[in-house]
Amino acid sequence: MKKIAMGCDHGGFELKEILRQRLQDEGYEVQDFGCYTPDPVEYPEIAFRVAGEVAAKPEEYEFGILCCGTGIGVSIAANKVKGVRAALCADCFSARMAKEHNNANIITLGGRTTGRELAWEMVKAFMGASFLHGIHEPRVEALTNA
Ligand SMILES: O=C(CO)[C@H](O)[C@H](O)[C@H](O)COP(=O)(O)O
Repeated sequence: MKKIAMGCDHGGFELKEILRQRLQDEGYEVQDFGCYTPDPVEYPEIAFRVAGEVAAKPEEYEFGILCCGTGIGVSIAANKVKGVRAALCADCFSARMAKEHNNANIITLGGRTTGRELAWEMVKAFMGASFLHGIHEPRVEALTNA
């Protein structure tokens, strides 16, 4: 598997650290774009960085994970980057659909809204799913070309 790009602000720091550790414990290679301490940082900066890397280097990154307090701020920021389909998820079904139907390349999560076990289950659901192509292909293409 290619690398997983991760990033967060202070609101998502603890969750990002937990997920990063678990992914690494399971043998995944993670590129951590910060933040690296719980000190306040500006989430657009980090979200743009991760989104830019994921969009520009699909041969290097399998997907990205962004965390902030709610997952909303990083999602809004990441989706401004062409080629990024960032999905804010709060349940495992949505996490699976984000990949199967939307071919999302970034999952965003809320460190202040989502328990760590649910977050981990969502990441696993996202990673375990594949884009279904077919009827979803032109829809995703339309998003990319917008
Ligand atoms: O962008 C957000 C809300 O949509 C994130 O949750 C941020 O983490 C949050 O706004 C940070 O808030 P803080 O008051 O600076 O801790």
